[in-house]
Amino acid sequence: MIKEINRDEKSLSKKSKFATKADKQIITDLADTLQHHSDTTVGMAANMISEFKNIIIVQMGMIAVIMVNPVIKQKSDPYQTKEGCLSLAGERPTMRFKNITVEYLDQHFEKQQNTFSEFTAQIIQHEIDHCHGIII
Ligand SMILES: CSCC[C@H](NC=O)C(=O)O
Repeated sequence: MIKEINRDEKSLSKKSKFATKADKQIITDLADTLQHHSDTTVGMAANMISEFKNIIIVQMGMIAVIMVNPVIKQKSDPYQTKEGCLSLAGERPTMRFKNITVEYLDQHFEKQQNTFSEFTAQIIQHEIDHCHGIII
């Protein structure tokens, strides 16, 4: 189901909690909501639809990849950039890493570990920050 976007910075600053298989509906709702905003948005975290669980979705070309309980295991090559967010107005400066290795559960709750770079890595870092209550 398409959900309303949470634009309240105070609630977006709350840390999300460990997700379980009981949270599968959040995955569906996050995917539906990202698709609805696909003209402006390349990734979302569950707290952007007011679900405070560690679930993110990241657009990678035609595919939207779900990551449950994502953790960055390795990172390299920091750089300074600017980002916007569907939940916020305008752009803000931030520091990102060009290459990251992420451990997560996929949409079937299978454990995965993958390395990402460039823009995909940037989106993942932005969304994992949301899980930690960090908004750009
Ligand atoms: C480059 S990172 C930007 C990601 C952002 N999604 C919001 O959480 C968006 O505007 O799509």
